[in-house]
Amino acid sequence: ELPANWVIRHSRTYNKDYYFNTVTKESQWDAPVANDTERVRVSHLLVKHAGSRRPSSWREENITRSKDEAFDILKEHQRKIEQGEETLSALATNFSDCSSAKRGGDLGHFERGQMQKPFEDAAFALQVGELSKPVWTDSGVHLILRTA
Ligand SMILES: N=C(N)NCCC[C@H](NC(=O)[C@@H]1CCC/C1=C/[C@H](COP(=O)(O)O)NC=O)C(N)=O
Repeated sequence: ELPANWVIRHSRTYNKDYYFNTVTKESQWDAPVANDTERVRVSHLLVKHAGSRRPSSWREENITRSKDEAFDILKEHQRKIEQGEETLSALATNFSDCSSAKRGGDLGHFERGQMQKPFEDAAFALQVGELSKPVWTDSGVHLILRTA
């Protein structure tokens, strides 16, 4: 189906249909892409490092690990999840440096404009059930699982 506010119009000049957005008044020959999801729900596992915007968490008052160490830790979590040895939720509960660890990493639903851009772009590019590759934000390095 067409995304919101889009309608099909017929061009008599060219004798063919085109797409018209009744809000923006833009028109185009190609069908507008309907997969631009409005909001997503994700769980994530965050590993912070000394350069994180807030190098502290419920796990560790003063986080001093390097970016490389954080990346190695996250890659090991990623390996376990991808091999089915662990779930993201279980690992986030025990190891995520985000307060969402208390909820198995669940961040709830969010629209674009709420999370740091690299995180938002990665989350909106995932299919439901898909695990991201490591994603860097000012918070640290994340694994993201889209849940809805
Ligand atoms: N809307 C919801 N559920 N909460 C507000 C989220 C605000 C948002 N947060 C982030 O972008 C970081 C990266 C992705 C998740 C996230 C979680 C951060 C990571 O930890 P911190 O660097 O803050 O210590 N902890 C909470 O905010 C932001 N625009 O700063």
